[in-house]
Amino acid sequence: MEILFKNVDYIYQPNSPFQFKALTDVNLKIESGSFMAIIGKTGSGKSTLIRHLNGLLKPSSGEVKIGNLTITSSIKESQLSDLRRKVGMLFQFPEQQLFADTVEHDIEFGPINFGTTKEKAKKIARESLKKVGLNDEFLNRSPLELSGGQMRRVALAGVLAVKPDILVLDEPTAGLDFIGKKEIMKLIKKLQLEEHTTIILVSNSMEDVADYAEEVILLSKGKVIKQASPNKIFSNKEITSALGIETPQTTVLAEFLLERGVDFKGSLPINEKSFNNFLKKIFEEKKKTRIL
Ligand SMILES: Nc1ncnc2c1ncn2[C@@H]1O[C@H](COP(=O)(O)OP(=O)(O)OP(=O)(O)O)[C@@H](O)[C@H]1O
Repeated sequence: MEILFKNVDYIYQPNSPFQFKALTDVNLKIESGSFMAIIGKTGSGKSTLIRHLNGLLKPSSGEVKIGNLTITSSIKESQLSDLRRKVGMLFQFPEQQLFADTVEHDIEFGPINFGTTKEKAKKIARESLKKVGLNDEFLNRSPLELSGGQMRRVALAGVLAVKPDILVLDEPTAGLDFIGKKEIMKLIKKLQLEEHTTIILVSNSMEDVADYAEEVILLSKGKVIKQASPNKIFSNKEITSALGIETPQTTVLAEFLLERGVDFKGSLPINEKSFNNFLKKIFEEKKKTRIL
């Protein structure tokens, strides 16, 4: 399902002393099956924007189109139930929302809520758990006795159980260790590649954005500053430094080496893969000069 924002404004607490315009004239397009990252400093409007994707917030003006559904300020709640099944949301620290006595009951909650039979929900729970890399032994465990990374996976399984077309993730790796982060990100990428789920990732980890996203939306003060590939965004120093956006650590390290006289003529590496190529090239260059 394609996502379109057309001239979207969002105002919190309108006509009150606390009125605040959090989104201003947002226009964007997210292709079906793509992996989009949304970045921007704290308070730039990322959460406000993603809450429009399942109708939790409705535009104050303008419209949001998701597939065939057009969301405007006047849409009725009853028109949003189908959308809520199609758009899965994983908020920050989702493990805090695990509430059932067992992992199985937690994952089954969504499908049953959307009208699936208990028997079918049981089957879906197993499948979803498998998708997040956990085996059946976890089904009868209490979510409370799992590790942080396992809880995060169970929360993700709960979202996947309703088979969303679009998966929206708000800081899915926050608070996890290095390995845990990598595992969750790989899982999300796999969902995009194998199930063609559209992935929308809000992240403060520029490494995750550079390694996994195909396109980036850069927000500042409620406005879309740029929508482009991670390469274009992170190599645009004017934009990143003006907006206080960190560059991925691989880019910082490459810049450090270049400033110290390393000979390299290609574009700056922004992720793990391009950094490995960068290292390979500078070592090859070094070897050549030694032979001469
Ligand atoms: N309920 C509210 N009432 C008034 N203003 C709000 C409300 N919720 C958010 N805001 C304001 O809207 C702006 C955008 O907030 P939002 O949470 O979308 O930003 P964000 O980019 O997600 O920030 P963070 O990275 O800190 O999560 C902020 O200035 C915030 O203070």
